[in-house]
Amino acid sequence: MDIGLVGLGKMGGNMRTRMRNGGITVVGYDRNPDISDVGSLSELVEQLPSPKVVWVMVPAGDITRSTVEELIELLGEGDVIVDGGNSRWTDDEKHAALAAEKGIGYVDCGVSGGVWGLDNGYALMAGGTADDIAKVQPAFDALKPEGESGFVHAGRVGAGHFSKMVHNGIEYAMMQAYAEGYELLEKVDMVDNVTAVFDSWREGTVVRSWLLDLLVIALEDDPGLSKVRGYAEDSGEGRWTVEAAIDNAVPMHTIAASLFARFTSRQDESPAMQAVAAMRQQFGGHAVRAAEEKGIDAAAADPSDPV
Ligand SMILES: O=C(CO)[C@H](O)[C@H](O)COP(=O)(O)O
Repeated sequence: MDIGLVGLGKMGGNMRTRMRNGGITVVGYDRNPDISDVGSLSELVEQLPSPKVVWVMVPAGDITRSTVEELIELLGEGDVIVDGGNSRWTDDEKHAALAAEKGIGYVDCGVSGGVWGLDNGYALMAGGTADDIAKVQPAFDALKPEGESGFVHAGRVGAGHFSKMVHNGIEYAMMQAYAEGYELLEKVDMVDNVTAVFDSWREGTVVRSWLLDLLVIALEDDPGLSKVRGYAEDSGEGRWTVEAAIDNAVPMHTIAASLFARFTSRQDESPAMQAVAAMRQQFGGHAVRAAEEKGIDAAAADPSDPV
């Protein structure tokens, strides 16, 4: 099989290598000429035999949207576009409809595996028609992990990214749970070696997972995590998961809380807690901490505050 791959960054670059190792002929395009096989998107399209399959692996949002729209201009009847980024599933529905006007197929594919995917393979969640999926299947087979699992044709267009979105919501909550356990173990002078406790959980326990393995690697590299600030970005999928939960009246306590924990991580000061402290002072005469006292341990708070 021949495939065009647009975007050769951390994910796309490794995916090109893994597909080539799996016998796929890959023509890669990236705006960075040092890593690109061709000079333009149109050159990439020209080099592919029909039906042409082009996999887009660029950041979700405007860059993906403009790349897909450009490809719709360049491709024709029977060709297939695959969006492998972390796009919102509602974008897939719009892109598939636009592509269909020219008889171009559209597949959305959630990809999980990060920088480890080159060696371990990528878990793939695809959405689209059976015919379009079949045209991409050799590439899916080359990318997926060895073994039975790791690939699903999840449903119609959008189902792949919807599945990946929920996967990432779960990822947020799992990370948050490990992180809160880590903080408590570190805070209480009880265990001698927190990293060793996490490491011991990697086999036999009900909480073993790859995220746990990665936390242990991070703790072994930097015990106490002194090199990392407690600041976490988000790329959108956690928000979309919570939005979808609200739209469908699905209770989503843990994922929502883990999303909000990331927002908290970006604040130097909490306006909400300033307001709580101020109201508490107003109704009960409770002492407030002066702004200069920021960072003083909560355990040092005066327990004789008025009730
Ligand atoms: O899809 C991923 C992992 O599965 C990406 O690493 C993604 O960036 C993680 O989401 P966020 O940036 O919101 O933490």
